[in-house]
Amino acid sequence: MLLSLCFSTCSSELAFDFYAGSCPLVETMVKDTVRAASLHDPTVPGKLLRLLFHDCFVEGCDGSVLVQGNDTERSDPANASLGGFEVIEAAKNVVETFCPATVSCADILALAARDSVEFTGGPGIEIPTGRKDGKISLASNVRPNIVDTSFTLSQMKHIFSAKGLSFDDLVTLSGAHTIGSAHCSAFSERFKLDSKGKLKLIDTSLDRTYAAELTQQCGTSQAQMSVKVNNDPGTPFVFDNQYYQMLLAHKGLFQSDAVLLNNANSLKRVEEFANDKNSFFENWAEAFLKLASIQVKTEEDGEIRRSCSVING
Ligand code: HEM
Ligand SMILES: [Ca+2]
Ligand SMILES: [Ca+2]
Repeated sequence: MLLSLCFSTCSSELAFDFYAGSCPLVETMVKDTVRAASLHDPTVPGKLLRLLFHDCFVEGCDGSVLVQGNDTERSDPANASLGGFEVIEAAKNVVETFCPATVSCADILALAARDSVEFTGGPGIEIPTGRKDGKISLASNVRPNIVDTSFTLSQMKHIFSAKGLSFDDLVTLSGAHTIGSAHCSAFSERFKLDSKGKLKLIDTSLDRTYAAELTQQCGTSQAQMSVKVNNDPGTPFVFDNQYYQMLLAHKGLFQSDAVLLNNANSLKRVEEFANDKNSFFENWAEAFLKLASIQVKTEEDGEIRRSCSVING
């Protein structure tokens, strides 16, 4: 299914044929790189999709999350579990060979996240390009702009709305957790350690059998907190609507997933998406486009980075 949508949120700086003259094969080059990397390592698509989310929420979709160094966004502990950087760098290397100093890292990341969804079974979405790479990447910008699993629904709603995303978009984009994985530490607040060092369930909204599986997978000691479990216990490598079905069965991994059941409006959406994959995909295409267009940089405040991990000197 190919969906092409552009709503009022599409920046005037972006265009569907932005590189038509300067680098007509850029989308194929990115796609081929993401495909090869994902075939080699099936955890790549989840990593790339999350990377875009963390890029766009801090300083807009400008590749700021890709910059390496002291006190950059990437160095912040909240971004410690991000991955997929090497895939973006690999795509950039290919693109630089054929179209030097032409395509931004921000565009490469947006395209790579889009391709990741399609490769795992999600909708193919046409997205506009023309993003510029940012010249600012500060660790101190991460926490105020990124949601945490401990946030309430209204805290999440607040941050999303500051990015121009609606409450519906929050429910829809949370569907990204239909793929990928998480460290046990990411949902440890739903458990506590008993006197014997064993994990005990304290969040009773979690299905008991699922909770028991999680405690088994995560092990019993704090040292095991680096173990990873699948976000969607149903179809972890398929971009589908199972995440919503799991949510309704009280098998949403994060507390931030589970709270979507606590509000009548979000619950209605969750039920709709659980029953109707096409509806989820249509809403996803629209919400993804909005996510990938947040605060796009212009010529003056952006650049085309030569290496994605370094701001041009
Ligand atoms: C709504 C609030 C959200 C919260 C609190 C949240 C939180 C998290 C956390 C804690 C992880 C696990 C990280 C780890 O331990 O490795 C995770 C994974 C992931 N998140 Fe979210 N997330 C949210 C929304 C989103 C959105 C909007 C997207 C993308 C559109 C997204 C995409 C992903 C993906 C794909 C993974 C798997 C990453 C991997 O496999 O490496 N999340 N999220
Ligand atoms: Ca950014
Ligand atoms: Ca799935």
